[in-house]
Amino acid sequence: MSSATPTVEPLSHLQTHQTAKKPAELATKHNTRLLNTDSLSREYKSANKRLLMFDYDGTLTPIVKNPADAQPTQNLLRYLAALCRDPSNTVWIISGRDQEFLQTHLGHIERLGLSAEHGSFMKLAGTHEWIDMLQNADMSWKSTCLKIFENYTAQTPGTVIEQKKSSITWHYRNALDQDEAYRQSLLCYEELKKIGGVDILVGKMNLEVRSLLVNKGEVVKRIQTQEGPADFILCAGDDQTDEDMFRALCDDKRAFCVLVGPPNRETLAGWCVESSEQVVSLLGSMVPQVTNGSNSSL
Ligand SMILES: O=P(O)(O)OC[C@H]1O[C@H](O[C@H]2O[C@H](CO)[C@@H](O)[C@H](O)[C@H]2O)[C@H](O)[C@@H](O)[C@@H]1O
Repeated sequence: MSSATPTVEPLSHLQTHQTAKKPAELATKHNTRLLNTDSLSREYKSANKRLLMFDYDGTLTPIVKNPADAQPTQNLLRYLAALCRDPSNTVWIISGRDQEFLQTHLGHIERLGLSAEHGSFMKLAGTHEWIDMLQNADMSWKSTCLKIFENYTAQTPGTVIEQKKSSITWHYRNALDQDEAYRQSLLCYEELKKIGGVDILVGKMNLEVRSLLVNKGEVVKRIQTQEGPADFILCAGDDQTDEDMFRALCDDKRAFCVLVGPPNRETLAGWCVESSEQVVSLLGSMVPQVTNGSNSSL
């Protein structure tokens, strides 16, 4: 990230939006190649300007029952900090999480760019202020959405609502009756559709509603505009919302788009790894090691 004054504009003036597609519409491949770390390593080493973008939940940390428990490991923090110290790298976390969570757990890492709530808030690499990308945007849908989620929470024991500033998530991972919770989620989805003017995301045992003005693909495009061309791009994610990032990069031959998931999952990513642990070790392998007084990476 350049140290010049950031030029990112809020989004509320936008007339057109790109809507995240449902999984069925994303299908291009059913047998995604396992990530070739040798090839990635070669490209990484030979690049002079690199852009690294990571989703958080399910990509840098495993999916766990309680969202508050999905905290970064010490290794992950160390690797991210080291990657950010390399002036050839620009590193971003692009997440559905809110600012508070990202700031608390990752905000201390120098030069790490953070995007919260699918691009509703951004903290540019090398800066300390968060930018509200949706200032002045219409948020009147939130109260209707909240009422719908409250009804489903009351009817479905064990489910909870996570309220964020510009998105709301209904979690049913810990529902007492899982089958019933799934059935309720289908009904809830149909009711949410009636709100109009919002994106409804089917996440990992959650339903999430957010403004149509934001998605992670637009975040990727903004970062690329801000940073200029990179000669190595790595983008990793595990969820439906991450497909928007892959879509934004799918014509770029320099980009390694990596799904954290099985090879038979429908995705726009060209590569896959099985687990978030593998992503973290990949980051570890990219960090320069001090060996016999000399630095080597990968
Ligand atoms: O864009 P992400 O960084 O992947 O965030 C997506 C949502 O992740 C969180 O929920 C998911 O992860 C939890 C922790 O593993 C899990 O308990 C939950 O069932 C998952 O749906 C987070 O709570 C949401 O706010 C994010 O939007």
